[in-house]
Order: sequence, then structure tokens, then C-alpha cells
Amino acid sequence: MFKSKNHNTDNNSLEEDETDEAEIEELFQQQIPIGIGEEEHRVFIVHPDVKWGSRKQYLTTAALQMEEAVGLVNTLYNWSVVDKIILSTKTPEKKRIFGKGNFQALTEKIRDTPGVTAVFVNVERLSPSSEKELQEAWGVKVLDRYSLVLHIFRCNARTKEAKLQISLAEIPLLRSRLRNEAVNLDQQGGGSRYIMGSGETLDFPIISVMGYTNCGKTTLIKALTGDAGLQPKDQLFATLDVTVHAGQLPSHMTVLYVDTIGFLSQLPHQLIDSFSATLEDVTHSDLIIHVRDISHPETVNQKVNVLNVLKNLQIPEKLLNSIIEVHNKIDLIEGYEVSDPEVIPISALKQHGLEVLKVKIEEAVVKYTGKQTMTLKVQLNSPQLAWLYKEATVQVVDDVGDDCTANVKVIISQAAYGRYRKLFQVT
Ligand SMILES: Nc1nc2c(ncn2[C@@H]2O[C@H](COP(=O)(O)OP(=O)(O)OP(=O)(O)O)[C@@H](O)[C@H]2O)c(=O)[nH]1
Ligand SMILES: [Mg+2]
Repeated sequence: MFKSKNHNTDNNSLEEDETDEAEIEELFQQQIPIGIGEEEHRVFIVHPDVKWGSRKQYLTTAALQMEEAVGLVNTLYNWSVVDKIILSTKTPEKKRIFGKGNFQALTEKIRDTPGVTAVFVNVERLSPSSEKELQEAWGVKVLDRYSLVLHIFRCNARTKEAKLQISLAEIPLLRSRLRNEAVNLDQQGGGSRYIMGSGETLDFPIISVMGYTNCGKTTLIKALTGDAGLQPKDQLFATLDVTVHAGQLPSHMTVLYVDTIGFLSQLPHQLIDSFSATLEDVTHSDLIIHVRDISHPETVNQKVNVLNVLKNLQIPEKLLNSIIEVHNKIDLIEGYEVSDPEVIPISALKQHGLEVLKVKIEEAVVKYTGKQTMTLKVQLNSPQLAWLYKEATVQVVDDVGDDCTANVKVIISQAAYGRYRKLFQVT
């Protein structure tokens, strides 16, 4: 389904549309956060079905839904269905999808079916912990409808704009996975929920890193996140795809940095579409970091241009006010000093000034997202701690002694704190 790559990717000239396409194609294929590659798949389909109405009614519905699932898999040219099964399930409110007996029988059946490389569980979304659990039990890739459909879109994406859109669609998925890695719900006794529930309230703050091409955006994100996969390059438009990277702030709050396509005064025509898609994405972030290459002769004009574009984008006033201005590449100017105390001077390459920047980012996140740091006295023999792990960012748990309580430092939104107080009748 992917186009074969017959372009010469060594030539980076922007004038050559073909080369440019090839490079985007390559970048796009490198970044597959949902982890489905181009390989062939032999898929076992499980359709968990809740009984309702008459037996005939639910069997008909289940059969139709199974047909739909088969159709989805067959859309992918090198995928095939090896077997399929409809299994009655517990209600969605229950913590697990399948009852114990059903699950054991299913696991045996999957293991006994030769050549299975993936199991498609035909539900909208599996929670990351369920997915992990099933994957461990079955030893093969586990897909839900969301990840399968995204994969189909990804394979069909031909234009740069479409590819960017897909990268953006993957953000919520990526977020929930990161959340799961940061907080293992199962270990906290929270159980694993089968379908993502209040997932949206669990979002991490999103920080868009913007600025002129070659100013050091990717280098900075790499330095802030330690993400070894990022490749800064001394070349215009090294980054042609929106990517998202998780990093930790000083108080262990996790944030997501969005690496964006750089500005250029004379934007090559073929890039305008993907560029505007990037900018649209920015309007949905919580905070903007504006990186300036302070060693560039046009740095002042560049700043004016960036701010003008952002203003014309109808970005919410609050987001405009949130902009953190960063002066990068100070290592190239001896004795560089800033006159504005709000501006943070750094060298992303030499990793100077990053701690100060992180503190500044954290302050801004607290200010602009309404999230606050609090220390709560928590009853350890109640579900309070598990609740906080799910709905807020737990930073430190201090055991305070014999009375079964702990001091828990959390980053929590005002709304979540309100719910916490109500739920546990804390005053
Ligand atoms: N001397 C110096 N060079 C830097 C610094 N930060 C980045 N660079 C260099 O600047 C070049 C561009 O860096 P990138 O991080 O790829 O820049 P970018 O803003 O992501 O560029 P695009 O993706 O093309 O928009 C690379 O050669 C980096 O090594 C810095 O603090 N000091
Ligand atoms: Mg870049």
C-alpha cells in the first residue's frame, strides 16, 4: 500500500519537489508511534459482544459488526483474517472485557491457531493497560478499531497535508500510552478499564515549539526530553512532520512538546499546506515556546514575522500571552546577555540554560492550564491515592507514620480537585 521509494533522498534541495516528497515519505515512515509497520499480518478477530434483546437480535448485530471488522482488515492489501470469533462479554462498566473462563478458552484458541501475528479486538478503544495485558497473554500485537483505522489512513495518505493530519490524530493515542507508562494503574490497585473513559481529563499539557527554520527547535526538544530519536540537522526544513515528545519538568510533571515545521519568509509553495496544518495544531496547544536563533543576522525581523503570523492565526488571547521567548545559540555570541528578564537565553546544543527554562515552563504551565501543585493528606486505606494517580499527576508520596495517612504532592486541575473534595468529602 505504501508507494515504493524510488526517489533519491540524498539530494536535499527544496527546489526539487520530488526529492522533497521522498524525504517526507521517509520521515513519515520512520515515525509510527502506534507501532504497526508495513509487514504482513495474519489477524485473529475477536468481537466481544454484549447480550441484549432477543438472542436473534444480538446475534444478527454481532454478525454484522464482525463483517465490518473483516472488511477493515481486508482493506490492507497484505493483511488477512485467519480466524474470527464472537464472544459474549461482560458489560462495559466491568473492569475486564472477558470473563475468566472465556478469556482462558480464547487464549488457548489463539495460541493453537498457526501463524497468527495480530489480534484485532473489535472495540472502539482498548485502554493502554488492557492492551498491554492482552498482548502479554497472547504474545502478538493487539489492535483496537482506533489503531487499525489510523493505520489504514496512514497507509492511504498520499499528500503531506493528509500525513500531518494523521500525525495529529495519533496525538491522543500517544498521550494515553504515555500516561499509562508514567502511571501504572494496575499497580496502584486501580484496575484496568476496558474502554478509555474520562481519558480527556488525563491529558498532559501540550507545548508547541515554534520558530524559524534552523533556529534549533528540534535540538531544544531533544535536550529537554532526551529523545534520542530526534535528528537535528543543519539544513532548512529538517523537520517536515509534526512529532510529539514527552519530557519531564522539575517537579516531575510530564508535558508533551510538539516539534513544528519552521518558518521561512519566502515559503516554498509546496510546503504551504503542511505549514498551515502545523499552525492549526498550534492553536490547540496549552503553551508556545518561541525559539529564536539569536546569532542569525535577521533575528529581529524573524521575530516580528513569527509574532505577526501567530496574531493572524486567531490564536486565543491566552495562548498568545503564554509565549515563552527563548534566545538560542548564545554559545555563538561571546558574553551574550538579555535585557528582558522574561526572555530565557540558552544554548540547546551545549545544554546551557535548560534548567532555568524548565522552571519557567513549569510556572507557565501552572499559570495557563489552571493546574496547581498541592500537598494533600491522603488516607492510604481508601481509594484516594488510586484516584489521584488516575486523575492528577502524583509527584511525591511521603509516608507519615502509624495513622495510615500520607502526604501526597500532586499537580491537579481545579476541576479535578473539586471532584476529589466532593468524592472523598475532604474540606
Ligand atoms: N551553535 C549552536 N548551534 C545550534 C544550537 N542549537 C541548534 N544548533 C544547530 O542548528 C542547526 C539546526 O538545528 P535544528 O534543531 O535542526 O533546527 P530546527 O529549528 O529544528 O530546524 P527545522 O526543523 O529545519 O525547522 C543544527 O545544526 C544544530 O546543531 C545552539 O544552541 N548552538
Ligand atoms: Mg527541526
